[in-house]
Amino acid sequence: MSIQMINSMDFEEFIDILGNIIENCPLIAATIWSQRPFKDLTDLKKHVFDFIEALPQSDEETESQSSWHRNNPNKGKEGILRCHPDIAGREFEQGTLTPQSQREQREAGLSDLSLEERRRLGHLNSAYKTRFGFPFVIAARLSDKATILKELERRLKNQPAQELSTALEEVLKICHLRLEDIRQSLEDPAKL
Ligand SMILES: NC(=O)N[C@H]1NC(=O)NC1=O
Repeated sequence: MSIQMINSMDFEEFIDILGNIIENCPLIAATIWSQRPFKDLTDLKKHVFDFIEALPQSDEETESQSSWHRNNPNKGKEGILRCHPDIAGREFEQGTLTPQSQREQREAGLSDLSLEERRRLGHLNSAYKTRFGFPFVIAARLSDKATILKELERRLKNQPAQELSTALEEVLKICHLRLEDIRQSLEDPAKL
């Protein structure tokens, strides 16, 4: 059973396998490691969700708390979103994303953008970042390039508080899919 394998992992192995269940936020896996044993994957996910839920909305809110927070500008719910790469951004084109992210964006068909789609996505991505202060995040594997463009256009009109919560829901969907992959690879190592 994968949950028993996960519960018995030492810290290094846990980070090696689960460190990127939230994109570029190994701190979250590092924190929940000490909360083992997990009953099952749903329980593990709950620890991840509770960690994110307990964060303040933005970095700024933590300013008065401690110098540690001041020196770690990616803290806060918005900080989690800022750890995500742009959809179909330069890093994706250069193949320098995390393996999970590269695969998710490829599977959504983002390697096959026309010049016009690339231009539109670039324009909408920067408008979104200017409006909300973090990049547009969507669970790419549950989508395709046409839907991603439509969603980006639609969500750009959201109010900031509503958009923060929509974007975090997408982060949790990505986490769920990544954990499913890990479960499958632990049960069938050939899939690793
Ligand atoms: N910006 C953004 O949505 N990035 C991502 N989405 C996804 O499914 N994987 C990602 O890295």
